[in-house]
Amino acid sequence: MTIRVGFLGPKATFTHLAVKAFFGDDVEQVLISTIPQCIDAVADGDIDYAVVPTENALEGSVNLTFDYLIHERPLYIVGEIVSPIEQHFMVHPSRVEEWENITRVYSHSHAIAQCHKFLHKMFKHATYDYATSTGAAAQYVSEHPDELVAAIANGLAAKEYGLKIVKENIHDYHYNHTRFAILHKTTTLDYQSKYLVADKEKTTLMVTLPSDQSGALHQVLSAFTWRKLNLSKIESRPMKTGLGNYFFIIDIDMMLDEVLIPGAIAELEALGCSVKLLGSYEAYSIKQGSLNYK
Ligand SMILES: O=C(O)C(=O)Cc1ccccc1
Repeated sequence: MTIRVGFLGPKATFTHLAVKAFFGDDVEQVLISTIPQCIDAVADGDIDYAVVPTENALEGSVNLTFDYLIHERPLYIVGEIVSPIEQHFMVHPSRVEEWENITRVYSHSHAIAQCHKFLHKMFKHATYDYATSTGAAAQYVSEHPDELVAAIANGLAAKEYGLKIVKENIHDYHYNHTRFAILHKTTTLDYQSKYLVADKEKTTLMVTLPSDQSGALHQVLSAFTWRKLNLSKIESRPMKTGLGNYFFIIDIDMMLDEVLIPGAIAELEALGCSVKLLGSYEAYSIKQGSLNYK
């Protein structure tokens, strides 16, 4: 039976590129227009896996993804894809001559944030509007030749929607990457990529501290430290139960084992924390320049 993989569409989003790089044409691609709808579709059994952006190297976590996953529909992270991101500035072909007079810039919030320096220098007075994805922004620009609007998106989007790239590589920093999570109802990914090789193993936990206990975070960290469990990320997110209540997302640099991570979890629970396993999985990276835009 064909595996159904849903992701943030329309065609030619960065998520679509990540899905193509990892799954090739081995799966049925299901284009979904928002991140919460991707998560719902897995939880409801309409698709087998969803691929969603989770973290941007410059801006930090994609809050919408984590918040929806944690507060609304619990799923597991069963894999991670890290992709280099190149942002281009594109307009309708009929607007090429006057691209410097654009009054409105449209894209995903992270794409706009990744190009801040360029936008500040060139389009300080433009209006910035957030689209659900870079692909959706490119599609909008192609359908509105009457407007002085530009999209920020990738090279495939320019091709797919017939736009002209008037400025290439407008992202601020050369090392611009985004992390995508593969989400599933159970803890394991039932698919072996023929296209990418895993280069890391990770376990992600969600830890809620006992309220108002001094030194609690220090104790949490020490449960990992003395076991020599290397953490690659720790991030606090609001509980949404009132100001000042937080939980932590913690990434450990190894797969769930039988001793060390269960030991750390038991120690955290003994301290009064609640701990939830968000996933234990392999991470794959897409090499710079290897994304083919065909
Ligand atoms: O909008 C897209 O193309 C996405 O897939 C989300 C995103 C946006 C900006 C950088 C990386 C991923």
